[in-house]
Amino acid sequence: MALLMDTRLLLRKVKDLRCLTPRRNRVKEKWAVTRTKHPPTSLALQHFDATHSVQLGPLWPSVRAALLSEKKYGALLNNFSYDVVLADLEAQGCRDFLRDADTEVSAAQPFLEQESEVVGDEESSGVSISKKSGIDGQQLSPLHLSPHIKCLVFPRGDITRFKPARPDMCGLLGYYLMDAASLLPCLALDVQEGHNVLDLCAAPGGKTLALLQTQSIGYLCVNDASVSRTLRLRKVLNSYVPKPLLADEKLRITSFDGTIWGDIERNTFDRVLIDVPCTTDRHSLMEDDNNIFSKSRTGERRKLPQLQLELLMAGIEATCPSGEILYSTCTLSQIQNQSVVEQAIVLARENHGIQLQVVDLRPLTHMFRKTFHFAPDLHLGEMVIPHLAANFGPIYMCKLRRLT
Ligand SMILES: C[S@@+](CC[C@H](N)C(=O)[O-])C[C@H]1O[C@@H](n2cnc3c(N)ncnc32)[C@H](O)[C@@H]1O
Repeated sequence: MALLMDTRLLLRKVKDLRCLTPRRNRVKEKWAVTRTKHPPTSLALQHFDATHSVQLGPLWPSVRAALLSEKKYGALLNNFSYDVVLADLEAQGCRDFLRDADTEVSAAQPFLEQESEVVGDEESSGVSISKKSGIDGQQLSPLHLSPHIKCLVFPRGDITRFKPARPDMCGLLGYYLMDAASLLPCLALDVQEGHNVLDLCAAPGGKTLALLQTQSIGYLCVNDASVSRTLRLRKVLNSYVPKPLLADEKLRITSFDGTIWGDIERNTFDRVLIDVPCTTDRHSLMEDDNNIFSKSRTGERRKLPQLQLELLMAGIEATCPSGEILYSTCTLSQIQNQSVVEQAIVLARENHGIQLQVVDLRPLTHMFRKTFHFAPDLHLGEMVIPHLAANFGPIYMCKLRRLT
């Protein structure tokens, strides 16, 4: 009985309290209404339905279904860890998709015989950009994959989740979970022994870690404009890489605005990775927090293609002649992908006298066609599109070589 009285008293107190704070509650209710009406995730879906459906045509409904479903991860093995996790993961049914790659040269051969393609408006810009390097009389060299990079995935259609990695006796984690398609830009960058490499937009560090796994980099510059995200990147590196490999003579971590990199260091790097900020399509459809489609970030979203172009231009300037640049995003948007690269090629020539050649990535897509779904007939670059049986991506990538 006493308990009943106590409960009644408590309820009355709560009621009184509500009366004392009507304004706050009204605000909360109003908020709740706005939130359910236009959450950023539904604004993103509306936007993608309008734009991606035009770009992808009949492919869009299946890509859309995959984007709205749980994404698939890959486990990037950490060569620096003492724990031997490969056998354990294989016993769970995973396989290293790099070792499973189709390396038959004969199947890739037809790509060498393609006709030249022109990208961009020749009339207005006087620019002729051939998409495929083989077309310019250049032989397509076979891809050399670093034997040190291993990334395990569950088979097609298997949506088993990985367990979180555990620290070894030195505190280093055995694997890093990432979208397996994110590894492709790192493989396409084709880092060779002793190369000087710049990762211009690096946080939280998945691709940096993959680049370090190759164990061939001479010197690595890692940059991200966001100080808080750079801190996350440092944490990732400390959790996976032994301290001596993070020493100043091997690695530099900075938090500069990448758009000004061309003013800081020109004609310097053998390889530059420019993994730009974008509409992060999958995240934008799944998470209302920190969503680029929220009303307060409309201006930032509209400026993305300009920022991407400036970052790519800075990366091109930072690359040495004959060096290579890899531009990547995790959006399906043509405006943030092919259009940015097209404009950069024109600007590099007209404003800086830099001639660029687009490198053919079809040997790479051919190699990994059993693991990923690639967009067909892209006029510039290659793109992994999400698929319910292989729910990786989206990842767009385009590789450029500096001729001058
Ligand atoms: C797609 S994320 C990079 C992901 C990273 N490469 C990885 O694999 O983990 C894009 C990054 O660009 C950074 N960024 C945004 N504007 C930048 C700028 N002006 N200069 C350099 N980095 C920038 C963001 O902070 C964000 O971390």
